[in-house]
Amino acid sequence: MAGEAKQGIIDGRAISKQIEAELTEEIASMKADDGMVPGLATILVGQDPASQLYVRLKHKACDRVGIYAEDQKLDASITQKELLDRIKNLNTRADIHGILLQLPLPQHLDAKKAMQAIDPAKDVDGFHPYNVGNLMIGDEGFVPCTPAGIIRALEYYDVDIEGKDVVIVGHSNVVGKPMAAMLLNRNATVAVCHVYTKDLKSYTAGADILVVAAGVKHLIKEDMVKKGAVVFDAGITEEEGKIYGDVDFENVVNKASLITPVPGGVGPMTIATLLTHVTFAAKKIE
Ligand SMILES: Nc1nc2c(c(=O)[nH]1)N[C@@H](CN(C=O)c1ccc(C(=O)N[C@@H](CCC(=O)O)C(=O)O)cc1)CN2
Repeated sequence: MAGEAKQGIIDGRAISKQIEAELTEEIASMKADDGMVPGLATILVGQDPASQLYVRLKHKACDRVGIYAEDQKLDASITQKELLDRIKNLNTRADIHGILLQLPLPQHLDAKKAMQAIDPAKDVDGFHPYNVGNLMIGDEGFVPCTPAGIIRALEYYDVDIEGKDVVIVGHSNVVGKPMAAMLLNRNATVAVCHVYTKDLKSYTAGADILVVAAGVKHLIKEDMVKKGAVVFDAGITEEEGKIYGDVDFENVVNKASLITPVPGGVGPMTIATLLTHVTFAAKKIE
């Protein structure tokens, strides 16, 4: 099935279904062989509705493949020390192989310090400086799930990366920066644009592969995309119960050779990658 693009639309749900089917088998045999059940603990601080939804989606996906998932919900008023203590406790638990701190955190909490408290061997989000450093030198262990999902989709559709002109819009630690490192590791020529970029279109219009993660509804219009480009949209904006990507899909779809929709593109791939990481973390200690 690899390499078969369905009308130029990258079906993130279909690819993640296939990944889930493979993981379900793998986890069943881990269980049968030595009773190993991969375990994920998610930490959600506060009541942000989008974060609540994403954590719910992650737990449902864990249930589908046989990963034990524990939901640690913390009050928005929690102190930094309480959060760090919670993480340190999870670091010591043998039944928990992956720890995920859902972002963003309330403003009074220091996300960087919290990430540093996670045992790098349980850092299934790939945000710990140890794992980020390894990514930068080309050793991809735990890497952030969204860019890893995008690489997986590129592989699935047999898109060559080497020598391609890639433009990334957005320079977050969650998507833009790790995406740039992963593409450089595969010998693409990479430009990273962001809110201070002077002439965005002059970059995007030359991209063979365009990855957009800016969080700005329909930022990328048809005239900003090269004919035949491969376009990944990692943006999500919710307005009146409807969700929109960063790419004006309806118009850009006619120009791109491959494109992800929102919803149903990058999001499901992010979650499937997380499941892969938790399973990998459990296998490493088997
Ligand atoms: N600890 C982390 N926090 C955050 C991450 C992350 O990778 N790790 N990424 C984003 C949000 N995110 C995962 O947490 C995420 C966002 C969206 C989806 C998804 O499947 N979206 C669906 C649509 C869902 C809807 O709104 O109805 C889709 O695109 O089809 C999954 C994960 C920030 N925080």
